[in-house]
Amino acid sequence: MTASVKRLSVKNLSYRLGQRTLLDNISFDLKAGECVALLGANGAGKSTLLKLLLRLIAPASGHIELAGMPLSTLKRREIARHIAYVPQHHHPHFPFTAWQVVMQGRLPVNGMVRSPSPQDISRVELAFEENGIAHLSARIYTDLSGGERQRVLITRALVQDTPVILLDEPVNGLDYGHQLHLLMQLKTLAAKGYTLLMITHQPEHALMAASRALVLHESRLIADGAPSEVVDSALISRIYQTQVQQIDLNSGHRVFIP
Ligand SMILES: Nc1ncnc2c1ncn2[C@@H]1O[C@H](COP(=O)(O)OP(=O)(O)OP(=O)(O)O)[C@@H](O)[C@H]1O
Repeated sequence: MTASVKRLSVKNLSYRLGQRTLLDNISFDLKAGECVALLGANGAGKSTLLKLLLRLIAPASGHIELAGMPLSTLKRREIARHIAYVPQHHHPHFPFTAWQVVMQGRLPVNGMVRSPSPQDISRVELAFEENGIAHLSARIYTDLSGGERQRVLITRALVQDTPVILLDEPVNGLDYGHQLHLLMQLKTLAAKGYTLLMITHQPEHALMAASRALVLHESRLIADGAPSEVVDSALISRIYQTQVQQIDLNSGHRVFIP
């Protein structure tokens, strides 16, 4: 996998709800090896954009290509072989264990087989170990804490073994240590050639983990570039309507102080 491989291509994408334009003429490409932070105030349209990329909803106009193919022509299973999704919330209707929830990530890989293959079982076992959640595997998913559930959903996305992973506020509910661990994990996955698109409300996380930042504001994509060039006090003031002081440390890190 090389960094020039285009995984997702979005051209002149617009989405409307009734009279309201939620996304207006958005264009960008996502390539192999990129970890992209998607920023924007509440209601800016970030989750809507992810839903369009997953074809859960259809655009008013514009075009999306996944691995060079028009998204609109792909079967759902083909999309699931290319894109995994970590939602903000997941509400199973049955008392599944964490193991069963993660195993659902293998469905697009093996189809509707009745029972998991030995390869599925070893893939899931490894993922539970690697993500430090082996102790949760037999627990009922809905009994878990918010942060524990989030770690299960991230593990489910990883066992899907897709080149693209979309994450809707993935650090939500995670404690400080697990937030940093996840951000470093995403960076490592990008270095291995995965394409990651993560919604975040924390500008520092874009600076820490992402190779690129996309910013939605008033229905439009107002910035697309290296986080160090895009995410600064002027952007924060513009999109969040709040003043912060920006401090650039000698180490190359940037912090914001209210
Ligand atoms: N099905 C729907 N019906 C009505 N309004 C909707 C629907 N889906 C989205 N919206 C509206 O569209 C706007 C964008 O929603 P979206 O969830 O994409 O925002 P977001 O940037 O992800 O916000 P947040 O940061 O709060 O999660 C919001 O004003 C939301 O209320």
